[in-house]
Amino acid sequence: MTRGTPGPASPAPAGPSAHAVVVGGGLAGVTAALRLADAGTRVTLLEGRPRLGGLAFSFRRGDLTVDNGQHVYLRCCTAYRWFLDRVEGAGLAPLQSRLDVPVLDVGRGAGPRLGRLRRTGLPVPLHLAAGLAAYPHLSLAERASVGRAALALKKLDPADPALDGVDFATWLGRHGQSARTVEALWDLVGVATLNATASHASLGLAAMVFKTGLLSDPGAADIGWAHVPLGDLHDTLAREALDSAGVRTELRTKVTSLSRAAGGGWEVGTAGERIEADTVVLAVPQGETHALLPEGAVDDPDRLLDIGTAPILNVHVVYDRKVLRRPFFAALGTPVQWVFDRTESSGLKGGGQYLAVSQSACQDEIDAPVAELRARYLPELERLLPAARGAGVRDFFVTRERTATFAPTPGVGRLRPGARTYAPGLYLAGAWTATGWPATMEGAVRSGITAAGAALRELGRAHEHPLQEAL
Ligand SMILES: Cc1cc2nc3c(=O)[nH]c(=O)nc-3n(C[C@H](O)[C@H](O)[C@H](O)COP(=O)(O)OP(=O)(O)OC[C@H]3O[C@@H](n4cnc5c(N)ncnc54)[C@H](O)[C@@H]3O)c2cc1C
Repeated sequence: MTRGTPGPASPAPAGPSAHAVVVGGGLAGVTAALRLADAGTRVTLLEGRPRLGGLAFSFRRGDLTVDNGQHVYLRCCTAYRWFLDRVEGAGLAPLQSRLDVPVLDVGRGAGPRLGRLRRTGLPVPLHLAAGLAAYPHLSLAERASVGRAALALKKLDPADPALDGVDFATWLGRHGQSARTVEALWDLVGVATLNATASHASLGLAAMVFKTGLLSDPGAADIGWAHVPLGDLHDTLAREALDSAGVRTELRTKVTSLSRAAGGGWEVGTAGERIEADTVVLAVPQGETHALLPEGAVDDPDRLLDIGTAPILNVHVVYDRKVLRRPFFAALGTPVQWVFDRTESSGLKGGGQYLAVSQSACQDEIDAPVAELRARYLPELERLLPAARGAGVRDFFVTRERTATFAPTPGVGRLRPGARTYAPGLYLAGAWTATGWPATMEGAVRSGITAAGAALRELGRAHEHPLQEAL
């Protein structure tokens, strides 16, 4: 039975010494902890793993520092950019000055053909017109049809619940998009941002991505990425920011229970201690949230288990020489999706080059043996990069994230809960909650800001929303 949207549940229980416990040290949890602490709350952050950063982290492999998967963000990701500023990491993850995506097509005979998705400084939607007109991977008629579909997309309201039930491919088909335009443009961008092809993506989420990224502001889709290991930002710098904000951070501390305390408030159970809290933010994935939620906290908690997940695979290749001049490119006519140069950020020494091949929505190959992936991807990289043909491969390895994101399937919108619960003082955060965004760093940070904001309101603490558009 639905009881409507949970609202502020009870009067603020706590005075100046209000204690908040945040469970989960991914981007959502770190954000919630920082926001709560910045507003004067005493905060404890509990993370089950030995590091912060959740799904966006780094690890050591010999002399290399490796990211579990290539991450990028866009200029329109105002919450993630706030996070980078807050942890003093913005300079380490710069944005392109102008959107410029090299797209190599090897599917049409004679050698790789380079196209670019670029913008100009003109106002929306003219900023993309010149780039689209010069995009060689679509015919003139296809380019014109893309322009018409983009204008139709601009009129959609991504928050309209009716859009959530429709798949993006059906909408694209209705708006004259051929299989080729879907492959060479809509899916090229959509698979990387939604982690699903158009036929498996909710129109609401697709409209959110394309409208915000391509049609809100000329610079909205300029791409940014970490020029250092992700762990430097999401673990090391995040930890420094938490420490200086006075947050008590406990790693290797898995929360096993959550219950009402006898005198009101909450009791958070770990293997070693029971922690009393006035406010709890659960910033863990949907399955873990379901396991910890007290009865009656949300409508039909089993719905959380209906939110599916989608995998991302990264294939890492260390060549004995430089084979790619650009920082990254996207590919067509090959199983390869996006390729990034990770040489400098990984600390690779000795003159070689380290490329990460990022494969989203990779349900078909997430469990493939390394030898099979090697036999598939090395020849494909040689097709795309002539310089790779004579190069030696010093290292080849694979990182697999089976539950990288929630699956953005049609209908997922009605399954995603908001930050508030019916239980006083208990809030939910995580990229999978109802942020309006697909599972991204932006969605995770937004959810943390929203959950902390709701908690602070209930605690009666003044705070300012950090995002410009909310002011
Ligand atoms: C390979 C890959 C590539 C990606 N690429 C991009 C990209 O290019 N751009 C982008 O914006 N996004 C990308 N994403 C998505 C992005 O990383 C996530 O959406 C975001 O990091 C999720 O953050 P979160 O805090 O919501 O959840 P999580 O990162 O899942 O954090 C939850 C945390 O809770 C902890 N936890 C769980 N249970 C407990 C418990 N009981 N007690 C204590 N702690 C617990 C977990 O250990 C974890 O640290 C990618 C993800 C992957 C995996």
